[in-house]
Amino acid sequence: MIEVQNLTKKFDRFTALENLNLSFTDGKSIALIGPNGCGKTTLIKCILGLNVIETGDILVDGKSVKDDYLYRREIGYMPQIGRYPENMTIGQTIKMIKDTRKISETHLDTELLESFELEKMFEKKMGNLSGGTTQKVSAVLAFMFDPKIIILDEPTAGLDPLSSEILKEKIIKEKNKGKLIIITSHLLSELDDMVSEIVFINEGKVIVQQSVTDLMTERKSEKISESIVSILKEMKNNAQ
Ligand SMILES: Nc1ncnc2c1ncn2[C@@H]1O[C@H](COP(=O)(O)OP(=O)(O)OP(=O)(O)O)[C@@H](O)[C@H]1O
Repeated sequence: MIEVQNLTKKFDRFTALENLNLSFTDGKSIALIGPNGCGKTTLIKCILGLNVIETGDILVDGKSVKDDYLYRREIGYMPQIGRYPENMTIGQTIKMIKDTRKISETHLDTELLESFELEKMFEKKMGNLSGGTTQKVSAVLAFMFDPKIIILDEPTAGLDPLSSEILKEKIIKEKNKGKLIIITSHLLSELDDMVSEIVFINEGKVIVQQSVTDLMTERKSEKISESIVSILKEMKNNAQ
């Protein structure tokens, strides 16, 4: 479980997140939605301890992210753009991360590795990979250590349709096992099958946190994209 409490994140005088209060429970799949620059990645980085928190707090399974870094072992993270040592091969990169995590082979989740058929490409250097293949390596690593929480930043951006489908099915499978999944995406149409809750952020503020079922009922729509358009129209009308 993740609880975001009165979180404000500033970069110098710019306020990227303003007084966020959110609660993400296990077994839920949450979509973080909002325009470019609204603060989605900033929030994810605060959860991961990659951004320093000065105001407010984030609790992961009851423990503040400010206390120590051990909680990160429970989180699998797929970044928007994965950065890896360019001269290492895919095989060496995966082995290096496996070695640092010290988890026995029998406890590793290699399902995505097999579905993406990455083993065939183990000798390729990370620096020479296509964007989509780098994304596949990031996805494999996010799920490999069977974490309780999985955070995916634009997971299907750059993936071909078949690979996107493989990843979506994996996300649904892990959610159904009771894991907490957080996804950011601009591709609203692909979220319908995957997410149970949405958090809509605009200019660093939470505009809506709602279950997909409630959202659909309230907005009288059958798709997340239609509901979001309705929220945006409402925001525009209120601003006029
Ligand atoms: N390290 C930083 N220093 C200064 N400003 C930053 C930093 N990181 C993020 N920002 C700013 O904070 C705001 C939120 O950025 P963030 O990357 O969280 O947006 P986002 O919602 O993930 O956008 P996108 O949909 O484009 O990925 C932006 O205005 C960005 O320029």
